[in-house]
Amino acid sequence: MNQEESRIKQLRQQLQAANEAYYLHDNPIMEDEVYDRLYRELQGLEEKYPELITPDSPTQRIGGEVAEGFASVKHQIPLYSLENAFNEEEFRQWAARHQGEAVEYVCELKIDGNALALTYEDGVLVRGVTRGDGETGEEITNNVRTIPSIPLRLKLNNPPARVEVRGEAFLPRQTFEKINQTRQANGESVFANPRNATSGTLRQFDPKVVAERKLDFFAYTLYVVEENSPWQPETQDYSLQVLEEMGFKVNPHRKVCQSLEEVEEFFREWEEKRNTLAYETDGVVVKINSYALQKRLGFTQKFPRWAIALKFPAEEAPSQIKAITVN
Ligand SMILES: NC(=O)c1c(N)nc(OC2CCCC2)nc1O[C@@H]1CCC[C@@H]1O
Repeated sequence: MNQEESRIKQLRQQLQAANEAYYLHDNPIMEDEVYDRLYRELQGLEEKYPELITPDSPTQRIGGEVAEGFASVKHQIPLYSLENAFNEEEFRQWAARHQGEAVEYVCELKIDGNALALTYEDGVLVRGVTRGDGETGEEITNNVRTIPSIPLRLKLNNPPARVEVRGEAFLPRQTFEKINQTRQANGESVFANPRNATSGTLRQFDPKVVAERKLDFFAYTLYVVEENSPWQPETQDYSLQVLEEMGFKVNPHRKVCQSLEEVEEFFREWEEKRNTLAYETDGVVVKINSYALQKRLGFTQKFPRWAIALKFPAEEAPSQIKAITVN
């Protein structure tokens, strides 16, 4: 490998480490101007040696041309939606369907964003698709590549041949407010909430616009397609750990619960604390931890039997006009 090639490799590693520290761990390790200088040096070397450009180079995030439209893609594995429980009784009824007590659960915050399906082949991101109707979504790979917390390459030395990752794309509240301020200043319509802003951004035809919005992403489902891979997870909790090892951002506020009481305690804790988070949540997702038991329980027409969303009570929408009682 000649001197330029090793310099290119070194720059990619430095820039990737800086991206991860900043976007995944919110803990910058490099001044912006240093990052920009290294980034420009890498761009210069890649212009000089285009044959050395790889799809996972940090310079390849803001890709191609403006799209004309998005192709429809059928999901290999559907993106299921969740049955909802609006109170403790409905939760207990759900739990009773699988002998509620003798089961280990994983509680995750339910991020109020847009679900995405990502496909990695030999560790490299090859496709990003919106949830759509759960069976078929829109192929938005160029837009997905601009999301800094989505790795272009898995951080594994010997990645499985094929990995499917699902998670929630979202906009932190502050980012959402800034986007609306800009739109208002430009005389454009404002987005109603972060979820709508996320959906509108993901379906932008111009990746440069998506890149400016700085979407974020929490991964929550890992499918390792080949059966006997050493990475094959057997529980949801282990999947979340592997997703972190692979270089994804995984929500830290999760808990393995040994009882329904522990689940309810987690729910009450986050019903209280949710407004301290930098992003919107609309509940807690409770999943049976064991994949063997998930497999045995299977799915109804619409939902997995092994998961449920405990919804937070809808907050008083500030815009709601209070009912005026005239006595
Ligand atoms: N929004 C979320 O944070 C979330 C989550 N933490 N975990 C899951 O698990 C999937 C897997 C089985 C059924 C749903 N789904 C989530 O969101 C779903 C995606 C589509 C509809 C819901 O928003």
